[in-house]
Amino acid sequence: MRESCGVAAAVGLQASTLVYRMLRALQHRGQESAGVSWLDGRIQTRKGLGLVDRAVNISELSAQATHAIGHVRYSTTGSSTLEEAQPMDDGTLSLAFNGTIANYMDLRKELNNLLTITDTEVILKVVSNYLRQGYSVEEALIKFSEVADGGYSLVLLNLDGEVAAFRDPTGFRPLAMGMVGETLVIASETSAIEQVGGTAIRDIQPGELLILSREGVRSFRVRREVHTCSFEYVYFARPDSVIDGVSVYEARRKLGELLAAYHPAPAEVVVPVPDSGRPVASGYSARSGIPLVEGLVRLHNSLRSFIMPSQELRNAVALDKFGVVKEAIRGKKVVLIDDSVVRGNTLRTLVKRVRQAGATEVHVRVGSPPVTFPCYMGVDFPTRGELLAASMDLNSIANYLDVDSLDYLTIEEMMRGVGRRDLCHACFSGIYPLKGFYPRTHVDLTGGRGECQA
Ligand SMILES: O=P(O)(O)OC[C@H]1O[C@H](OP(=O)(O)OP(=O)(O)O)[C@H](O)[C@@H]1O
Ligand SMILES: NC(=O)CC[C@H](N)C(=O)O
Ligand code: SF4
Ligand SMILES: [Mg+2]
Repeated sequence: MRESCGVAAAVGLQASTLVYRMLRALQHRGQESAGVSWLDGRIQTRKGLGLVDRAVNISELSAQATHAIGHVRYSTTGSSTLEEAQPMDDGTLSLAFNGTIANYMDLRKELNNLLTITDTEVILKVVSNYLRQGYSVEEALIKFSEVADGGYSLVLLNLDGEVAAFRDPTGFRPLAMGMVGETLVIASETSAIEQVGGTAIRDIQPGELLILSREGVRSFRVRREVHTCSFEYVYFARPDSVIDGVSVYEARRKLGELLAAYHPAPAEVVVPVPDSGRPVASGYSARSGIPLVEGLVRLHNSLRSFIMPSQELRNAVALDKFGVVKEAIRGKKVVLIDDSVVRGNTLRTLVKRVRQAGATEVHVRVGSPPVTFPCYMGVDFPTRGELLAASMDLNSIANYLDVDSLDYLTIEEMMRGVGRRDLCHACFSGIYPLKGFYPRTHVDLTGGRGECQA
């Protein structure tokens, strides 16, 4: 699956280099393209394909600019081209956006001269149309929130030296604010702020819009109904991030503890599937008393398989991503712990290799419920057809993965593990906290990329 993008912004000294460094710390949220925009009388944008280091040449960034925003992308709409990379800038505004606008195809019908098929360009046009009609940035963004459905955490830079940061009223995606010295910063995750030597001050609240300028910060609120993405806790976010006061690491540990308590496995060793499965496995081991062994090694230069833009690439990454420590596994009954199973690419590959390494039994326990429904709020499982659990029951999946036993957490257990009840669980339950009704129509948000059919 593909993860949610990452956004960052800074107002103050070294704004563009701080944004660049925060993007590197958010690389796990998007690995297709990256970019930085800053203000130096006009809006300048540098972006490219690939990881941050490759996409943006740090020596081209302005050392003087005091206003900057940036983005790492994994596409949920459109495709993986340079034109669709972010930030998207029209000369007066630059936008970096994490999420998906579920009704963007409808909004698109009202707009002219679009150059891409992304939801991002639709946001940019809608907001700049409101600005042209004389609305202020805050009014334009609040009006946008009234017509938009879906999940969005976004940052926006304008020519007046204002940076807006907006977390949608449902709070699907995280967004935090902090300080690095005297510079105000915004990032998708608290860990990115801390990574660059800053202090994460607080989450931007669901439905909260901040306008940052040299004069300080203004905050506006729109009516909210919170359903933060449970998948951020399960897989997406870094374990050293804290979202809405809940530590991602502690949530994953607890998911593992509940998995051990309610879904035990007759194993002699617990083997984490790196990377995101690791805290879950450590919780599982602690609760079950079964020792944890690092039987799988994740290659240092590997990418995240879920966030690759095609099935071919996802498979290739899953195949090349791991080494197997035979000495830790040989002759043992193994329980593999992963945070999630989406298409089954990772586990199908790994079960085979763990058996080849001499495991006598291979059990699998998963720190989330079966993913059975598409997401329209910023994570790329756009159609049911590609989701393993959408068409197979537990036994069929166990056969497909060739495991001795398989089990998942329930939705109730997942919410207990995270310690929040105000979570979105639509991809597990089919209950969508959206204004409109998209699921049954299986709208194709890939804009015809066509790799996955409902
Ligand atoms: O069932 P699948 O379709 O294979 O998808 C699920 C896998 O993808 C994710 O890992 P990913 O490789 O993206 O990143 P990670 O290294 O952070 O775990 C997730 O942690 C699972 O391991
Ligand atoms: N993962 C994301 O947040 C994607 C942002 C936006 N929908 C895009 O496709 O570029
Ligand atoms: S459907 Fe799943 S991935 Fe999408 S926002 Fe809800 S919990 Fe997150
Ligand atoms: Mg993984």
